[in-house]
Amino acid sequence: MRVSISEVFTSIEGEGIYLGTKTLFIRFAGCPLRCFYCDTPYALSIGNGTYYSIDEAKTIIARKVERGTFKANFTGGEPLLQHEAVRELARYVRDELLLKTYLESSCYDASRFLHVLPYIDICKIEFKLKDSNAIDDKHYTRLLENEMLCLRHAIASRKVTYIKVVLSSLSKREEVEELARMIFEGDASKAIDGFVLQPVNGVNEPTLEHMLAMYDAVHQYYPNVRIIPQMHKVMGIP
Ligand SMILES: Nc1nc2[nH]cc(C(=O)O)c2c(=O)[nH]1
Ligand code: SF4
Ligand SMILES: [Mg+2]
Repeated sequence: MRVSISEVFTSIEGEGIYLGTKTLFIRFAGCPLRCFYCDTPYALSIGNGTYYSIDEAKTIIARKVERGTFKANFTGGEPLLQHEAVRELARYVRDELLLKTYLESSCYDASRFLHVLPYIDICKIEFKLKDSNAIDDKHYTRLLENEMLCLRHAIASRKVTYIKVVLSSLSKREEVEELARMIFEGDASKAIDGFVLQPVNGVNEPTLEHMLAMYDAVHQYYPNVRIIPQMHKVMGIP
């Protein structure tokens, strides 16, 4: 088996509920989606990464781990595109390097997600809004179904599980409200460790008023909602 990796680097976690933690980023190349705000265009094509054997990838990762690292972030691109390799490398990072594993995924395929889940400690489940342009309208419902299934699987496996939704000036309040309603029906709110609304950076940035309306749309179902930008962009670091 070979794996295409875009980059491996240590930085400060710039997103989500573990913001500020020293993190080893393992960026897998390739993504089936096309969000208009994508900030890793160099990782969209699987052919743009460097191909390694699994043993070579393990060696590179082991060499890059620095003292005091809190977790390894398996990101991309879309890591589930190479789910077999991610499973093997996550197992290695967790069981042999003794680091927490964190999956950063658009959750486009719930069966691939289930395949890697046993070796993942922390799941960031991203829900793509329609204005992301991630996928054509015809396939949007299927994407949403997979995201929702991944969320259920992560909760059922008692992982640390949180939600991210990227907001732009084009995002619709009704859509976010309906999403929150679907996520929190039943008793899910106790099992979910966070809901982060992340404003886009650079293009179609939402106004304060717009962000607050989105906050309110989630808050009625989940009072611990947070609006958090990508802090690594603010800090000017990778
Ligand atoms: N500092 C930093 N934090 C991040 N959190 C998620 C990232 C990603 O690209 O998935 C990322 C990233 O690329 N850099
Ligand atoms: S899912 Fe992530 S990597 Fe893929 S296009 Fe969207 S932002 Fe870029
Ligand atoms: Mg990213």
